[in-house]
Amino acid sequence: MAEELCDDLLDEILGSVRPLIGKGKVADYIPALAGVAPEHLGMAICSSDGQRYQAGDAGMRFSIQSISKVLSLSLALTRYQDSEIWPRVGKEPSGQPFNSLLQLELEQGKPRNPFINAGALVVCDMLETRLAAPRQRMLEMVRALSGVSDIDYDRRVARSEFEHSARNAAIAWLMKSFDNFNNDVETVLQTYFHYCSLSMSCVELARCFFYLANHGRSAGNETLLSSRQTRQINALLITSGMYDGAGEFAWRVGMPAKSGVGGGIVAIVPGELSIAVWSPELDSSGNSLAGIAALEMLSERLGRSIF
Ligand SMILES: NC(=O)CC[C@H](N)C(=O)O
Repeated sequence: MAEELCDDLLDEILGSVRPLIGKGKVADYIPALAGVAPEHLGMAICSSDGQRYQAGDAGMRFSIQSISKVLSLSLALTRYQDSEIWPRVGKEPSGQPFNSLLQLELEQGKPRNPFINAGALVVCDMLETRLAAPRQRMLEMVRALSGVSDIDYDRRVARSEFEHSARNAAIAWLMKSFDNFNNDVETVLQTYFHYCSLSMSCVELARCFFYLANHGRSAGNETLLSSRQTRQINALLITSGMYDGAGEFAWRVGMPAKSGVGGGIVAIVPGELSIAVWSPELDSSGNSLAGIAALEMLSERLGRSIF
């Protein structure tokens, strides 16, 4: 029997997964992320009946990292036709680590999907072409979706990533060699790292991503995407949002979701809930270990796997 959603349920779930802290590893390949305390744990939910739920460190901001790849794709979908986007980036799961170069060489510089680094870099390249100020535009979009006007980039995190950008730069240059990258590599990398450095709390993320649970309409009732585009993003999230852990995640949780190496995960119950969870320690695929466990419990207790 499915249970009712309430703050106490979220508290209980966080209590149950807390013992997992210590079993994962905080991302340290970006030095500015390595210093984050591993014991943070928070969760927030927006529901289509207007209710809000939260528990633990739900109000504390952290680096959203690859969760931003969903926002950049959404922004691109407002500026480009499908026929311009999908010849340059695929819709298939990669089965590879998020920053792998291997497949890209074998597949002539066309990334498997927009949620691995290569795919997000192509999307950022597209935004650079068509937006006058891509960094400012993203901030405006995120602030409007979340209803919070002081959301900002963490410039220390962005700088730290830029100083350790060898692999992402290699990915961008490889795509340039295949004519799938039009703008200056350094400029696009800076935009990409800024997007990754967005600093947001679970409460802000759940509200920001409500459009994916609400047929493309934001919590403030603005239309960002069509219901068709929203359905398509959720489909891509099921197959590719959790990198090479997507199959296991669909099995355990059964929700479209996107993770970031800051330890955040956004998960969607289409038509109903947008959920954000944060615990900084990651599993071997780069997904939040306790975050997945919390979503698994939530999905089971509410009976909300989409399968
Ligand atoms: N999975 C992630 O969150 C990776 C994002 C990170 N900024 C990178 O480019 O490596």
